[in-house]
Amino acid sequence: MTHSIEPQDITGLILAGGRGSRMGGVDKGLQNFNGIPLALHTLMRLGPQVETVMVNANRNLSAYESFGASVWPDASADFAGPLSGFLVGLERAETPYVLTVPCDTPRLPLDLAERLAAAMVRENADIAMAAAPETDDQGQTQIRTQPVFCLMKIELSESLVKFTHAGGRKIDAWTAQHNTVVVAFDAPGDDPLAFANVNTLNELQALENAAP
Ligand SMILES: Nc1nc2c(ncn2[C@@H]2O[C@H](COP(=O)(O)OP(=O)(O)OP(=O)(O)O)[C@@H](O)[C@H]2O)c(=O)[nH]1
Ligand SMILES: [Mg+2]
Repeated sequence: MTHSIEPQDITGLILAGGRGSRMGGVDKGLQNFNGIPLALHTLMRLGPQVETVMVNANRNLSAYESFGASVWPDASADFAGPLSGFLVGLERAETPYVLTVPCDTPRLPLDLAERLAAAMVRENADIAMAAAPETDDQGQTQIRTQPVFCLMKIELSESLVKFTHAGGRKIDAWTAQHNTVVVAFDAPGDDPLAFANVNTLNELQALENAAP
């Protein structure tokens, strides 16, 4: 049976639940990028690609609510990593698919959902994960997976509960248990900074000043 996954089948989930420790412990999603909070940038880019957007945050919930999204904190207060956010999304979503993105990648692709969804259908996969070229300190460029950019079926929530309850924290270790397709965003015309994320204030300023 051929089918497709349309925007209305997908809940976008912005992951903003981290500690922001490399930025001095600030709430990273609320830091301004070109005058607009990072998470709002993310919302503006992700929103048109999906039916609805939720935010996973653990601080300043009303600030995130003011962006017009529903906001959910982690179930436990121990900052167990991004998979805690995945779980919130899989449990709260009312669509068959959830697409996670982090709050700190303001140039994320405008065709992220479309390309992940197409690959998921084509490969009959349960999870579609992005990958993108990354240049290391030696100037070597390699395609690396971007595990926080993940489209998945909500039926996986039970599996994720089991994995995290057993102490699992690594996204790749969990996705490896399922039929996962990796989608490279390295076509001609793809923004080489689409997956550039900001962990420090220096990185934030550098990306603000990067060519569009
Ligand atoms: N829900 C939730 N999300 C998290 C947690 N830790 C990290 N994240 C999210 O996962 C994504 C990637 O994390 P990082 O880039 O390391 O962000 P961070 O953890 O806030 O920053 P550092 O403290 O500097 O590592 C970000 O979107 C974070 O908001 C957590 O404990 N719970
Ligand atoms: Mg972190």
